[in-house]
Amino acid sequence: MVNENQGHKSGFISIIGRPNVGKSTFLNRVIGQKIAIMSDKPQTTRNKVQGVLTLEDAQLIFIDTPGIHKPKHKLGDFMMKVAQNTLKGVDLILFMVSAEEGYGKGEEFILEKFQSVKTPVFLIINKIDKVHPDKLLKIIDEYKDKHSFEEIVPISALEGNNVDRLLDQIKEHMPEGPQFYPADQITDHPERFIVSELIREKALHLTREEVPHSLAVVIEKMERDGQKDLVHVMATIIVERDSQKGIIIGKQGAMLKEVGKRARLDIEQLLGTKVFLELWVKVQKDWRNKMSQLRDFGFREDEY
Ligand SMILES: Nc1nc2c(ncn2[C@@H]2O[C@H](COP(=O)(O)OP(=O)(O)OP(=O)(O)O)[C@@H](O)[C@H]2O)c(=O)[nH]1
Repeated sequence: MVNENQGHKSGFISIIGRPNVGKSTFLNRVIGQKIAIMSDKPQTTRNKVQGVLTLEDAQLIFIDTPGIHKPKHKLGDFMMKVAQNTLKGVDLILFMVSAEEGYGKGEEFILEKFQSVKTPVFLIINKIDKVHPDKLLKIIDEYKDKHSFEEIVPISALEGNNVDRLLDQIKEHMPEGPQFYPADQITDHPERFIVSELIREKALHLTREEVPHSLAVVIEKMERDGQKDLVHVMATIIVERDSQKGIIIGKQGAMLKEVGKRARLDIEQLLGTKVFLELWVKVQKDWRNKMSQLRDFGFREDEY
């Protein structure tokens, strides 16, 4: 029998690192900003996929790993579990650190998690445009014995230095396999998920310090109105405290209006149609500690 995959490689890659080390910048550079939206698919396990890079002879599928950090509450525990399961199921882990910051507790904690999985790990030292080459050597020295890394690759995700070489190295480590996704598909986040993320992003961005990450967005409804040629989105922003509700709503609703306006513009661009966005705010005390509610909000353990 002829092996249809002969010569073609494909695999799943997880990018892990502390916040701000440049994971999104890297993904955007590799995949591009554009998000190809698929039809209204049910939200399944697939929302883990962050981006798909299709090359002539390979397909690299980047998987989202929920932030690894020390768990402080149930959501943290849950995320850790999900993250660790993700590590086991991928072909390669990219452990990204910033050349600007030294080895610290955060890195140590992540490295510990690698001990329990056999997946190969690349150490990616990002932001090399910010440091002198001498410092880079010191960083490599500091890390090289902490784990048996398959490769240590310095890059600048922002300026693109060495990114192509890294992609080649990733490709080399991929097993032979089929093209899982059509070539023009760069992400398979279902629409609803991206829409909720866009609203969450605007709300977090506009309220910054005042409303920490204790905020979830649930899409209650997303329907196309054929007659008016628009999509009606109804979403609820869930916060933990009354005070946070007040902040999100703002004086005479000004904040909520601004969140809605910004999110609507992005959603319109995403869907390529006019959008009527209806936003509600609800307080659900201590939601992060309530697993049953976590499930309602779309964090489904069995999907990972
Ligand atoms: N100078 C420089 N800055 C970079 C580089 N990569 C990322 N940055 C900057 O670092 C900041 C954080 O980058 P992100 O890509 O958002 O980092 P992240 O790891 O995705 O962060 P989280 O989403 O919080 O986990 C941004 O201001 C980027 O512009 C780089 O190679 N060089």
